[in-house]
Amino acid sequence: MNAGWYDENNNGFVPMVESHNQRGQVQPAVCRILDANLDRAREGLRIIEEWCRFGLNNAQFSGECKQLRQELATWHSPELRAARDTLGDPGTQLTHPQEQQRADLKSLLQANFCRVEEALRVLEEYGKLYHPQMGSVFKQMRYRVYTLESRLLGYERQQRLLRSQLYLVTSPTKDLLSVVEAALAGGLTLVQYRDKNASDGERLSYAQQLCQLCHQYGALFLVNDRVDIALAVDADGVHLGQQDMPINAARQLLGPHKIIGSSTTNPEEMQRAIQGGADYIGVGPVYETPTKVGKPAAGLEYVRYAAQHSPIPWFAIGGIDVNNINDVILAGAERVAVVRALMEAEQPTLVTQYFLSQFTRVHIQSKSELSQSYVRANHPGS
Ligand SMILES: Cc1ncc(COP(=O)(O)OP(=O)(O)O)c(N)n1
Ligand SMILES: Cc1nc(C(=O)O)sc1CCOP(=O)(O)O
Ligand SMILES: [Mg+2]
Repeated sequence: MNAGWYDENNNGFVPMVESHNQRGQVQPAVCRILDANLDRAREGLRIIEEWCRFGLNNAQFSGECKQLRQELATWHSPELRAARDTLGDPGTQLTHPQEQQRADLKSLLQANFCRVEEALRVLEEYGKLYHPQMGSVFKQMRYRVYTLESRLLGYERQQRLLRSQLYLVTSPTKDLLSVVEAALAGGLTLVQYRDKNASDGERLSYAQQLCQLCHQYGALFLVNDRVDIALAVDADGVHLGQQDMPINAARQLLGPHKIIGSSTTNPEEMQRAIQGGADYIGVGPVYETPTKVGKPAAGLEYVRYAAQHSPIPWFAIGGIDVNNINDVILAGAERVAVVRALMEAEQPTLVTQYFLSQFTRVHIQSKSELSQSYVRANHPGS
Protein backbone atom coordinates (compact mmCIF):
# COMPACT_ATOMS: atom_id res chain seq x y z
CA MET A 1 0.00 0.00 0.00
CA ASN A 2 1.22 3.55 -0.75
CA ALA A 3 2.24 5.66 2.22
CA GLY A 4 0.19 8.79 2.80
CA TRP A 5 -2.47 10.38 4.96
CA TYR A 6 -5.97 11.76 4.76
CA ASP A 7 -5.97 15.53 4.41
CA GLU A 8 -9.00 17.32 5.81
CA ASN A 9 -8.56 20.37 3.49
CA ASN A 10 -10.35 18.81 0.52
CA ASN A 11 -7.33 17.02 -0.83
CA GLY A 12 -8.49 13.53 0.19
CA PHE A 13 -5.83 10.87 0.32
CA VAL A 14 -2.43 12.45 -0.15
CA PRO A 15 0.50 10.24 -1.15
CA MET A 16 3.42 11.16 1.04
CA VAL A 17 6.81 12.23 -0.23
CA GLU A 18 9.15 9.95 1.63
CA SER A 19 10.83 11.55 4.60
CA HIS A 20 14.49 12.23 4.29
CA ASN A 21 14.88 12.89 7.95
CA GLN A 22 15.17 9.27 8.97
CA ARG A 23 18.16 9.75 11.19
CA GLY A 24 16.59 12.83 12.77
CA GLN A 25 19.39 14.99 11.39
CA VAL A 26 17.23 17.91 10.30
CA GLN A 27 16.85 20.55 12.97
CA PRO A 28 13.31 20.96 14.38
CA ALA A 29 13.48 24.66 13.44
CA VAL A 30 13.85 23.72 9.75
CA CYS A 31 10.78 21.48 10.02
CA ARG A 32 8.86 24.37 11.63
CA ILE A 33 9.87 26.70 8.79
CA LEU A 34 8.78 24.17 6.17
CA ASP A 35 5.48 23.51 7.96
CA ALA A 36 4.67 27.24 8.27
CA ASN A 37 5.52 27.99 4.64
CA LEU A 38 3.60 25.02 3.25
CA ASP A 39 0.57 26.41 5.10
CA ARG A 40 1.26 29.96 3.92
CA ALA A 41 1.58 28.95 0.27
CA ARG A 42 -1.61 26.84 0.37
CA GLU A 43 -3.62 29.58 2.08
CA GLY A 44 -2.51 32.20 -0.45
CA LEU A 45 -3.37 29.85 -3.32
CA ARG A 46 -6.79 29.16 -1.85
CA ILE A 47 -7.55 32.91 -1.73
CA ILE A 48 -6.53 33.30 -5.38
CA GLU A 49 -8.45 30.14 -6.36
CA GLU A 50 -11.70 31.47 -4.83
CA TRP A 51 -11.57 34.53 -7.12
CA CYS A 52 -10.76 32.42 -10.19
CA ARG A 53 -13.65 30.11 -9.38
CA PHE A 54 -16.41 32.38 -8.08
CA GLY A 55 -15.33 35.77 -9.46
CA LEU A 56 -14.18 34.77 -12.93
CA ASN A 57 -15.87 31.37 -13.33
CA ASN A 58 -12.59 30.32 -14.87
CA ALA A 59 -12.04 26.56 -14.62
CA GLN A 60 -8.52 26.71 -16.07
CA PHE A 61 -7.13 29.17 -13.54
CA SER A 62 -8.94 27.63 -10.57
CA GLY A 63 -7.80 24.15 -11.73
CA GLU A 64 -4.16 25.30 -11.76
CA CYS A 65 -4.49 26.72 -8.21
CA LYS A 66 -6.02 23.48 -6.99
CA GLN A 67 -3.31 21.41 -8.66
CA LEU A 68 -0.60 23.50 -6.99
CA ARG A 69 -2.33 23.16 -3.60
CA GLN A 70 -2.48 19.41 -4.03
CA GLU A 71 1.19 19.21 -4.94
CA LEU A 72 2.04 21.24 -1.83
CA ALA A 73 -0.05 18.85 0.25
CA THR A 74 2.08 15.89 -0.85
CA TRP A 75 5.04 17.51 0.93
CA HIS A 76 3.17 18.42 4.09
CA SER A 77 3.86 15.23 5.97
CA PRO A 78 2.73 14.44 9.53
CA GLU A 79 6.38 14.77 10.53
CA LEU A 80 6.46 18.43 9.43
CA ARG A 81 3.06 19.12 10.97
CA ALA A 82 4.30 17.64 14.25
CA ALA A 83 7.05 20.29 14.36
CA ARG A 84 4.43 23.05 14.63
CA ASP A 85 4.54 25.17 17.80
CA THR A 86 1.93 27.91 17.34
CA LEU A 87 1.98 29.01 20.99
CA GLY A 88 5.74 29.45 20.90
CA ASP A 89 5.69 31.37 17.60
CA PRO A 90 6.39 35.11 18.17
CA GLY A 91 5.26 35.85 14.58
CA THR A 92 1.54 35.21 15.20
CA GLN A 93 1.17 38.68 16.77
CA LEU A 94 2.99 40.54 13.99
CA THR A 95 0.90 42.23 11.33
CA HIS A 96 1.67 44.97 8.84
CA PRO A 97 -0.82 47.88 8.44
CA GLN A 98 -1.14 46.98 4.72
CA GLU A 99 -2.54 43.57 5.69
CA GLN A 100 -5.45 45.29 7.45
CA GLN A 101 -6.81 46.89 4.30
CA ARG A 102 -6.67 46.26 0.56
CA ALA A 103 -7.33 49.10 -1.88
CA ASP A 104 -9.00 46.87 -4.45
CA LEU A 105 -9.26 43.35 -5.76
CA LYS A 106 -6.10 43.68 -7.83
CA SER A 107 -4.01 44.55 -4.77
CA LEU A 108 -5.61 41.71 -2.82
CA LEU A 109 -4.65 39.24 -5.55
CA GLN A 110 -1.17 40.73 -5.92
CA ALA A 111 -0.55 40.57 -2.16
CA ASN A 112 -1.53 36.90 -2.12
CA PHE A 113 0.60 36.05 -5.16
CA CYS A 114 3.49 37.75 -3.38
CA ARG A 115 2.79 35.70 -0.24
CA VAL A 116 2.74 32.42 -2.20
CA GLU A 117 5.91 33.29 -4.13
CA GLU A 118 7.78 34.22 -0.96
CA ALA A 119 6.66 31.04 0.78
CA LEU A 120 7.78 28.94 -2.21
CA ARG A 121 11.16 30.64 -2.17
CA VAL A 122 11.56 29.80 1.54
CA LEU A 123 10.52 26.20 0.83
CA GLU A 124 13.06 26.05 -2.00
CA GLU A 125 15.95 27.21 0.20
CA TYR A 126 15.20 25.44 3.52
CA GLY A 127 13.86 22.42 1.65
CA LYS A 128 17.38 21.72 0.42
CA LEU A 129 18.23 20.82 4.04
CA TYR A 130 15.32 18.38 4.21
CA HIS A 131 14.98 16.49 0.94
CA PRO A 132 17.27 16.27 -2.12
CA GLN A 133 14.47 17.15 -4.56
CA MET A 134 12.75 19.85 -2.56
CA GLY A 135 14.88 22.73 -3.92
CA SER A 136 14.23 22.03 -7.58
CA VAL A 137 10.55 21.06 -7.09
CA PHE A 138 9.74 24.34 -5.33
CA LYS A 139 11.74 26.39 -7.80
CA GLN A 140 9.61 24.97 -10.64
CA MET A 141 6.46 25.59 -8.64
CA ARG A 142 7.46 29.23 -8.08
CA TYR A 143 7.86 29.74 -11.83
CA ARG A 144 4.42 28.21 -12.40
CA VAL A 145 2.98 30.72 -9.93
CA TYR A 146 4.70 33.63 -11.73
CA THR A 147 3.14 32.44 -15.00
CA LEU A 148 -0.28 32.08 -13.39
CA GLU A 149 0.03 35.58 -11.92
CA SER A 150 0.83 37.26 -15.21
CA ARG A 151 -1.84 35.29 -17.12
CA LEU A 152 -4.50 36.04 -14.50
CA LEU A 153 -3.69 39.74 -14.24
CA GLY A 154 -3.54 39.98 -18.07
CA TYR A 155 -6.91 38.25 -18.30
CA GLU A 156 -8.41 40.66 -15.74
CA ARG A 157 -7.14 43.54 -17.86
CA GLN A 158 -8.71 42.18 -21.04
CA GLN A 159 -12.02 41.69 -19.22
CA ARG A 160 -11.97 45.29 -18.05
CA LEU A 161 -11.18 46.45 -21.59
CA LEU A 162 -14.15 44.47 -22.91
CA ARG A 163 -16.44 46.03 -20.31
CA SER A 164 -15.28 49.61 -21.05
CA GLN A 165 -17.70 51.57 -23.23
CA LEU A 166 -16.32 55.05 -22.74
CA TYR A 167 -12.66 55.94 -23.20
CA LEU A 168 -11.22 59.29 -22.17
CA VAL A 169 -8.21 60.46 -24.17
CA THR A 170 -6.78 63.42 -22.23
CA SER A 171 -5.63 66.79 -23.50
CA PRO A 172 -3.26 69.09 -21.61
CA THR A 173 -4.87 71.29 -18.95
CA LYS A 174 -3.82 72.52 -15.54
CA ASP A 175 -6.77 70.63 -13.97
CA LEU A 176 -5.83 67.34 -15.63
CA LEU A 177 -6.03 65.20 -12.50
CA SER A 178 -9.26 66.70 -11.22
CA VAL A 179 -11.02 66.39 -14.61
CA VAL A 180 -9.96 62.76 -14.90
CA GLU A 181 -10.99 62.06 -11.31
CA ALA A 182 -14.41 63.63 -11.88
CA ALA A 183 -14.93 61.37 -14.92
CA LEU A 184 -13.77 58.31 -12.96
CA ALA A 185 -16.28 59.19 -10.27
CA GLY A 186 -18.97 59.06 -12.98
CA GLY A 187 -18.04 55.49 -13.90
CA LEU A 188 -15.27 55.93 -16.49
CA THR A 189 -13.11 52.79 -16.71
CA LEU A 190 -10.53 53.58 -19.42
CA VAL A 191 -8.13 56.53 -19.67
CA GLN A 192 -5.35 57.41 -22.12
CA TYR A 193 -2.76 60.05 -21.27
CA ARG A 194 -2.10 62.09 -24.44
CA ASP A 195 0.08 65.17 -24.59
CA LYS A 196 1.98 65.80 -27.80
CA ASN A 197 4.08 68.73 -26.52
CA ALA A 198 5.11 68.15 -22.91
CA SER A 199 8.70 67.43 -21.91
CA ASP A 200 9.57 63.85 -20.99
CA GLY A 201 9.85 64.83 -17.33
CA GLU A 202 6.32 66.28 -17.33
CA ARG A 203 4.96 63.27 -19.22
CA LEU A 204 6.49 60.87 -16.75
CA SER A 205 5.17 62.78 -13.77
CA TYR A 206 1.60 63.06 -15.15
CA ALA A 207 1.63 59.44 -16.27
CA GLN A 208 2.66 58.32 -12.77
CA GLN A 209 -0.06 60.36 -11.08
CA LEU A 210 -2.77 59.37 -13.56
CA CYS A 211 -1.83 55.70 -13.40
CA GLN A 212 -2.16 55.71 -9.62
CA LEU A 213 -5.46 57.59 -9.78
CA CYS A 214 -6.97 55.28 -12.40
CA HIS A 215 -5.94 52.17 -10.47
CA GLN A 216 -7.48 53.60 -7.29
CA TYR A 217 -10.79 53.68 -9.17
CA GLY A 218 -10.23 50.24 -10.73
CA ALA A 219 -9.87 51.84 -14.20
CA LEU A 220 -7.34 50.96 -16.90
CA PHE A 221 -4.61 53.44 -17.75
CA LEU A 222 -2.85 53.63 -21.14
CA VAL A 223 -0.20 55.99 -22.50
CA ASN A 224 -0.39 57.51 -25.98
CA ASP A 225 2.58 56.93 -28.32
CA ARG A 226 5.23 56.16 -25.68
CA VAL A 227 6.02 52.55 -24.81
CA ASP A 228 8.93 53.64 -22.59
CA ILE A 229 6.70 55.82 -20.41
CA ALA A 230 4.04 53.08 -20.24
CA LEU A 231 6.73 50.69 -18.97
CA ALA A 232 8.22 53.21 -16.55
CA VAL A 233 4.91 53.77 -14.75
CA ASP A 234 3.63 50.17 -15.14
CA ALA A 235 0.62 51.37 -17.15
CA ASP A 236 -1.90 48.84 -18.49
CA GLY A 237 -0.73 49.49 -22.04
CA VAL A 238 -0.21 51.93 -24.89
CA HIS A 239 -2.05 53.42 -27.84
CA LEU A 240 -0.13 53.49 -31.12
CA GLY A 241 -0.98 55.22 -34.39
CA GLN A 242 0.14 54.43 -37.93
CA GLN A 243 3.25 56.64 -37.47
CA ASP A 244 4.19 55.24 -34.06
CA MET A 245 6.23 52.17 -33.07
CA PRO A 246 4.95 49.04 -34.88
CA ILE A 247 2.72 46.78 -32.78
CA ASN A 248 5.09 43.79 -32.87
CA ALA A 249 8.03 45.84 -31.57
CA ALA A 250 5.85 47.26 -28.77
CA ARG A 251 4.65 43.75 -27.92
CA GLN A 252 8.25 42.58 -27.50
CA LEU A 253 8.87 45.36 -25.03
CA LEU A 254 5.55 45.16 -23.16
CA GLY A 255 5.10 41.38 -23.04
CA PRO A 256 1.95 39.39 -23.82
CA HIS A 257 -0.38 40.76 -21.14
CA LYS A 258 -0.35 44.53 -21.61
CA ILE A 259 -2.92 46.21 -23.82
CA ILE A 260 -1.92 47.61 -27.21
CA GLY A 261 -4.40 49.79 -29.08
CA SER A 262 -4.00 50.88 -32.69
CA SER A 263 -5.57 53.75 -34.66
CA THR A 264 -7.29 52.81 -37.91
CA THR A 265 -8.99 54.90 -40.59
CA ASN A 266 -9.93 52.28 -43.16
CA PRO A 267 -10.46 48.51 -43.60
CA GLU A 268 -6.83 47.87 -44.67
CA GLU A 269 -5.45 49.48 -41.51
CA MET A 270 -8.02 47.57 -39.46
CA GLN A 271 -6.88 44.27 -40.99
CA ARG A 272 -3.20 45.04 -40.38
CA ALA A 273 -3.84 46.03 -36.76
CA ILE A 274 -5.77 42.82 -36.09
CA GLN A 275 -3.14 40.65 -37.75
CA GLY A 276 -0.42 42.53 -35.88
CA GLY A 277 -1.96 41.55 -32.54
CA ALA A 278 -3.69 44.76 -31.39
CA ASP A 279 -6.02 44.27 -28.41
CA TYR A 280 -8.38 47.00 -29.62
CA ILE A 281 -8.59 49.54 -32.41
CA GLY A 282 -9.58 53.19 -32.70
CA VAL A 283 -12.07 53.72 -35.55
CA GLY A 284 -12.09 57.25 -36.87
CA PRO A 285 -12.18 60.12 -37.16
CA VAL A 286 -15.93 59.66 -37.25
CA TYR A 287 -16.30 63.44 -37.67
CA GLU A 288 -13.65 66.03 -38.45
CA THR A 289 -12.22 67.40 -35.24
CA PRO A 290 -10.02 70.31 -34.15
CA THR A 291 -8.23 67.88 -31.81
CA LYS A 292 -6.69 66.20 -34.85
CA VAL A 293 -6.43 68.96 -37.40
CA GLY A 294 -6.03 67.91 -41.03
CA LYS A 295 -7.20 64.31 -40.65
CA PRO A 296 -10.21 63.81 -42.96
CA ALA A 297 -13.28 62.14 -41.47
CA ALA A 298 -13.69 58.42 -42.10
CA GLY A 299 -17.39 58.91 -41.30
CA LEU A 300 -20.22 56.74 -39.99
CA GLU A 301 -19.69 54.46 -43.00
CA TYR A 302 -16.44 53.21 -41.45
CA VAL A 303 -18.21 52.80 -38.08
CA ARG A 304 -20.78 50.55 -39.82
CA TYR A 305 -17.94 48.61 -41.43
CA ALA A 306 -16.24 48.10 -38.04
CA ALA A 307 -19.54 46.93 -36.51
CA GLN A 308 -19.78 44.26 -39.20
CA HIS A 309 -16.15 43.21 -39.46
CA SER A 310 -14.05 43.86 -36.35
CA PRO A 311 -13.52 40.72 -34.28
CA ILE A 312 -11.73 42.71 -31.55
CA PRO A 313 -13.04 45.57 -29.35
CA TRP A 314 -13.08 48.93 -31.14
CA PHE A 315 -13.73 52.52 -30.12
CA ALA A 316 -15.30 55.06 -32.44
CA ILE A 317 -13.34 58.34 -32.07
CA GLY A 318 -13.28 61.84 -33.49
CA GLY A 319 -15.77 64.65 -32.94
CA ILE A 320 -18.08 62.58 -30.74
CA ASP A 321 -20.13 64.52 -28.19
CA VAL A 322 -23.42 64.37 -26.28
CA ASN A 323 -25.34 65.58 -29.34
CA ASN A 324 -24.19 62.95 -31.83
CA ILE A 325 -23.44 59.94 -29.60
CA ASN A 326 -26.77 58.33 -30.47
CA ASP A 327 -26.02 58.44 -34.22
CA VAL A 328 -22.68 56.74 -33.55
CA ILE A 329 -24.33 54.07 -31.37
CA LEU A 330 -27.04 53.49 -33.96
CA ALA A 331 -24.33 53.00 -36.60
CA GLY A 332 -23.19 50.05 -34.46
CA ALA A 333 -20.64 51.46 -31.98
CA GLU A 334 -20.62 49.78 -28.58
CA ARG A 335 -17.65 51.83 -27.39
CA VAL A 336 -16.56 55.43 -27.97
CA ALA A 337 -13.45 57.50 -27.20
CA VAL A 338 -13.59 61.24 -26.61
CA VAL A 339 -11.25 64.13 -25.87
CA ARG A 340 -13.09 67.48 -25.81
CA ALA A 341 -16.49 66.15 -24.79
CA LEU A 342 -15.06 65.29 -21.37
CA MET A 343 -11.95 67.45 -21.05
CA GLU A 344 -13.94 70.61 -21.78
CA ALA A 345 -17.11 69.58 -19.93
CA GLU A 346 -18.30 71.78 -17.09
CA GLN A 347 -19.40 68.68 -15.21
CA PRO A 348 -17.31 65.69 -16.33
CA THR A 349 -19.02 63.37 -13.84
CA LEU A 350 -22.48 64.07 -15.26
CA VAL A 351 -21.31 63.94 -18.88
CA THR A 352 -19.65 60.55 -18.21
CA GLN A 353 -22.86 59.25 -16.68
CA TYR A 354 -24.85 60.58 -19.62
CA PHE A 355 -22.58 58.90 -22.21
CA LEU A 356 -22.70 55.59 -20.36
CA SER A 357 -26.48 55.73 -19.97
CA GLN A 358 -26.88 56.18 -23.74
CA PHE A 359 -25.42 52.75 -24.49
CA THR A 360 -28.14 51.09 -22.45
CA ARG A 361 -30.94 53.42 -23.57
CA VAL A 362 -30.23 53.36 -27.31
CA HIS A 363 -29.88 49.60 -27.30
CA ILE A 364 -33.07 49.01 -25.34
CA GLN A 365 -34.92 51.45 -27.61
CA SER A 366 -33.56 50.08 -30.87
CA LYS A 367 -34.19 46.50 -29.71
CA SER A 368 -37.78 47.34 -28.82
CA GLU A 369 -38.22 49.15 -32.17
CA LEU A 370 -36.84 46.08 -33.91
CA SER A 371 -39.18 43.76 -32.04
CA GLN A 372 -42.16 46.04 -32.79
CA SER A 373 -41.36 46.01 -36.51
CA TYR A 374 -40.96 42.21 -36.29
CA VAL A 375 -44.44 41.94 -34.70
CA ARG A 376 -45.92 44.29 -37.35
CA ALA A 377 -44.34 42.30 -40.19
CA ASN A 378 -45.30 38.87 -38.86
CA HIS A 379 -48.70 39.65 -37.30
CA PRO A 380 -50.14 42.41 -39.55
CA GLY A 381 -53.53 42.48 -37.82
CA SER A 382 -52.33 42.85 -34.24
C1 LIG B 1 -8.39 55.56 -28.90
C2 LIG B 1 -7.50 56.32 -29.81
N1 LIG B 1 -7.71 56.23 -31.13
C3 LIG B 1 -6.92 56.93 -31.96
C4 LIG B 1 -5.89 57.72 -31.49
C5 LIG B 1 -4.97 58.46 -32.41
O1 LIG B 1 -3.64 57.94 -32.41
P1 LIG B 1 -2.58 58.49 -33.48
O2 LIG B 1 -3.13 58.25 -34.83
O3 LIG B 1 -1.26 57.93 -33.17
O4 LIG B 1 -2.56 60.03 -33.21
P2 LIG B 1 -2.10 60.77 -31.87
O5 LIG B 1 -3.14 60.60 -30.85
O6 LIG B 1 -0.80 60.19 -31.43
O7 LIG B 1 -1.97 62.20 -32.27
C6 LIG B 1 -5.71 57.78 -30.11
N2 LIG B 1 -4.74 58.52 -29.56
N3 LIG B 1 -6.52 57.08 -29.30
C1 LIG C 1 -6.71 61.66 -30.90
C2 LIG C 1 -7.63 61.36 -32.04
N1 LIG C 1 -7.43 60.34 -32.89
C3 LIG C 1 -8.35 60.28 -33.84
C4 LIG C 1 -8.39 59.27 -34.90
O1 LIG C 1 -9.32 59.23 -35.67
O2 LIG C 1 -7.44 58.48 -34.95
S1 LIG C 1 -9.52 61.45 -33.65
C5 LIG C 1 -8.77 62.09 -32.31
C6 LIG C 1 -9.24 63.27 -31.54
C7 LIG C 1 -10.58 63.09 -30.92
O3 LIG C 1 -10.80 64.24 -30.22
P1 LIG C 1 -12.25 64.83 -29.97
O4 LIG C 1 -13.00 63.84 -29.17
O5 LIG C 1 -11.97 66.11 -29.21
O6 LIG C 1 -12.85 65.13 -31.29
MG1 LIG D 1 0.21 58.43 -31.91
